[in-house]
Amino acid sequence: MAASEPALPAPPVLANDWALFLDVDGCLLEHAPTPQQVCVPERLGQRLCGIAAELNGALALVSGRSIAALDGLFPECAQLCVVGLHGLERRGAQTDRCAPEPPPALAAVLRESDRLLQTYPGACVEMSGPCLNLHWRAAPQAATAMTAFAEAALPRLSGYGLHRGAHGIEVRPGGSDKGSAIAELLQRPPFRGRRPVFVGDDPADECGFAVVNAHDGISVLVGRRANSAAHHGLPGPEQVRRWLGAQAQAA
Ligand SMILES: O=P(O)(O)OC[C@H]1O[C@H](O[C@H]2O[C@H](CO)[C@@H](O)[C@H](O)[C@H]2O)[C@H](O)[C@@H](O)[C@@H]1O
Repeated sequence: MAASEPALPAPPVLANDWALFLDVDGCLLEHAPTPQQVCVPERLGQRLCGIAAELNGALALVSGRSIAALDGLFPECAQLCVVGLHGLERRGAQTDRCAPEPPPALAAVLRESDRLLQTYPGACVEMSGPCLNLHWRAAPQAATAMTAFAEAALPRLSGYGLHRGAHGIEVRPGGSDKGSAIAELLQRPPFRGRRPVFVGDDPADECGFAVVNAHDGISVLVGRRANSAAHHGLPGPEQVRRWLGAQAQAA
């Protein structure tokens, strides 16, 4: 987070004509050292279901995680529309989409990544369908080796791209992102004809901001970043949950 960036204005209060798209990690939930260690506040899932009902179903989680992982975090939300793996998979809005099968070479890359885990305790490798995420949030000293490993693996994975983050690198198939996933949902009931609102925190969310801005929607950056396309901002997940009415106001 670039704390020196000026704070963006807070988003307006929730309205019933919105189509609400919510990122998960770093937006609804505080980041944790590893993907498995995130905490889901009590009643958050329930509140998301309540908002979805108020919006006639027009609420979707839009995440880099798999739908299976999201269902594990939000078991109450099995009826909600969910976009997983940056748009490679989707449940809801009348048609489901399944992620492509992982190519055989990915299994070999996963096996080879084991040596990184031996060398860098705390580093973590997450395989989600056809996507491989190398995380070093809990082992910053692994950043260079994990980046080099992903770069070396890429030529073996046809149609794949690298997505670099501050605490990890992801190797995943091309062809979809959060922006295209949101644009597609906006063509379908129950989202069609509503004002799109997208809340997200990381650089992979910028394409979602661009799509909602192009539809006269509301883009909300969580945290601060230079050159974000978002027009509104909230400081962190706690404030996002408060804005959603999923957390009591601080005294
Ligand atoms: O699109 P999102 O919902 O923001 O998901 C993006 C990635 O989130 C998870 O990784 C991130 O959060 C972890 C828990 O806080 C953190 O340990 C890691 O450093 C972050 O990159 C998830 O594990 C990934 O699969 C998602 O792509």
